[in-house]
Amino acid sequence: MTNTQLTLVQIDNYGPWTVTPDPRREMDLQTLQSRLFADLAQFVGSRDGYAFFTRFDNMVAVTNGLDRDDHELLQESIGNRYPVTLSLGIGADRSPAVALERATDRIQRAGSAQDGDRREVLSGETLADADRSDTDLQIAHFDVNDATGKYTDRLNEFDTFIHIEQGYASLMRHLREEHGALSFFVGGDNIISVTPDLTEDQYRAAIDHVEAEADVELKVGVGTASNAHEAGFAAKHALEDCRHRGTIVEFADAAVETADD
Ligand SMILES: Nc1nc2c(ncn2[C@@H]2O[C@H](COP(=O)(O)OP(=O)(O)OP(=O)(O)O)[C@@H](O)[C@H]2O)c(=O)[nH]1
Repeated sequence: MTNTQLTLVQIDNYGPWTVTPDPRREMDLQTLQSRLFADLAQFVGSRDGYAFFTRFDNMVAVTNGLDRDDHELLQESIGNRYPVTLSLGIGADRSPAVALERATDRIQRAGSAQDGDRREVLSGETLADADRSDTDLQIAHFDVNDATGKYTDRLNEFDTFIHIEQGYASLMRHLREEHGALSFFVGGDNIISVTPDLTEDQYRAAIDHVEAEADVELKVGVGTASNAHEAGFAAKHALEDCRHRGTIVEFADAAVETADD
């Protein structure tokens, strides 16, 4: 059974900080946010998790494999090196959306994102050691078919961006509403979804929905493993299978999941 552990990462009191004592230079804020995301991605990635930038002031990480000590170390390391601190809420569930609800609830109960007294909250339950090795999570890696030929080499960057973002918006809503899956744009024409155990037909229906609603054609590789890196890596191999076979949905088989890792 799949079981996803998610961590909501929220910068403490960031809104007020960005305008204290006066509004700060925008490119300095962008630099801070992207460096913070880079550090989060490296920290979580080195422990085989995945991190997504979402809105930068709030980020979401798949943290199967990270325990409470890992989370504490992340807070300490960021607190030592940045002018801001992080609060972390952790939740686990079969449904990624429910896991994130739980993680979010822990932080919201501790106070507002703009509460000057709420700092470095660490709350929630990580998967027990036994569950960690026994349970899997599913990652679906989506990609726009021939984005280079259809968009990048033909349209200006802004019009390309509109097409890609419309496809993303359509997919993220469909998977969230129909299945409680969470989808994140990760650059280029790629979207990574953290999903419950979905069937091939459910992925096909999602792809059909996006084509009908946003006129964007997708394909997807799906992987399942005990951590995000292995599941995502297997999903990338499955996406390569789509390319070679001309298919739009491929599941990684167990052999692929471990052979190349
Ligand atoms: N985050 C991420 N981005 C990728 C990955 N692979 C490709 N990209 C991005 O996607 C863009 C387009 O590359 P492709 O998806 O390979 O090209 P395409 O033209 O869509 O061709 P097909 O996918 O083969 O239909 C690249 O410029 C990258 O920005 C990946 O594994 N992860």
